[in-house]
Amino acid sequence: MERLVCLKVPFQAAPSYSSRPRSWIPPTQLSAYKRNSLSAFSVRAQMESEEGSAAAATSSEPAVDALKMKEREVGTFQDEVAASQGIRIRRRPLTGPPLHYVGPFEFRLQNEGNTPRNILEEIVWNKDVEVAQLKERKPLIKLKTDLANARPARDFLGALRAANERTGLPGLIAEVKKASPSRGVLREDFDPVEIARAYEEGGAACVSVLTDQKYFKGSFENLEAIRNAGVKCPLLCKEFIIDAWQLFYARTKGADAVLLIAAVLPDLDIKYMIKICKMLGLTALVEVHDEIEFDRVLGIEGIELMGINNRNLETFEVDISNTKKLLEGERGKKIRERDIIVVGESGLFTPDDIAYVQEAGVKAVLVGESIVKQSDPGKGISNLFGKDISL
Ligand SMILES: O=P(O)(O)OC[C@@H](O)[C@@H](O)c1c[nH]c2ccccc12
Repeated sequence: MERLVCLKVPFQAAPSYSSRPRSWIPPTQLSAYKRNSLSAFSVRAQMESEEGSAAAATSSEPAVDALKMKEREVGTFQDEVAASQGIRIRRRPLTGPPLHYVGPFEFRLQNEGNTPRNILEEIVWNKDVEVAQLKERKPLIKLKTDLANARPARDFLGALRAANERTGLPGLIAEVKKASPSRGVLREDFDPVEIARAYEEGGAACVSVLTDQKYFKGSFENLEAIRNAGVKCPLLCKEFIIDAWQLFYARTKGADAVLLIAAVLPDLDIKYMIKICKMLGLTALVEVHDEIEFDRVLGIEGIELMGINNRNLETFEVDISNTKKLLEGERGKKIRERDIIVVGESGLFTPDDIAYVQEAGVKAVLVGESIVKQSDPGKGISNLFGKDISL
């Protein structure tokens, strides 16, 4: 539990941050710093503990302005780090559009800054607000108490390997998915526990549960309910993770694995989150969509499970040849050398699709739409594989 201290460091270190060179703070800590010092309330709290409440009461406004300015700079810097790694998704600006200072003039670039440029960016910006609110209700210290009572995590990776060996087919991560921004509502009569049970009986190795409410009509209650209903398959918390706090939260809600999206997270955040996952017993499924993300993730030590999403989360285009393309040649060779399990994700509907991604080199698949839509999702699994894989 010693590592938990990392999460507190930015908050404690914040007052002296401004005297340090910008490059000193890793992006993860910047983001934690940024979020921890979000509200004027917490800014004031820092000042009070630093300077005493009387001094804070008299000098709060200029100091708050200065901190807001610094936060804006920090946010911009964080996006710069991300952009240098080819990440297009920007984090939500703290307070409206950033101002650009040029000499004595101050102006705002049209539509740059506070308008999300695509759906993934919109989801992530929304998540930023959501997580900040959840964190206020359940600070890490409370989560740690819940964590002590949580049942141990199950072996997600082991379940996928075992299924692959047992059936000779890719291990199935079956997704409990009510809706998506690209497909709308997939199933009206949606009982998450019943669906998860049908998946398990139908031979799924693991179950993925969407927890994002706003865009996917999912919830953490669904995750908890499935876990408490006695479903034995390890559970993936399908969430947009942008803050290490969410890893703790997911674990307390019964997750055995979490999704980390490389299109959203800079390398240092992925590394840091993988360490926390290991500490919590969570398996990290690190998702990529293109060559740049693939190569970035391959450069990270300790990767065991990588997902190749056939859906572009910025445009929603689906193309299952993406899995094949990314696993060809040197990249596929490296995956085999490092014994990384690759999951083919999205857009898989038929036994031919499964055979195609298996041929490309995946040992697991993540499937939602094609099976969740069937009146009997267990039967949906045998249709997908062309045979009963529960035996
Ligand atoms: O319903 P499909 O096309 O079978 O896709 C499932 C899964 O791959 C998809 O839900 C998914 C993959 N990565 C994601 C990241 C966020 C949200 C959703 C996803």
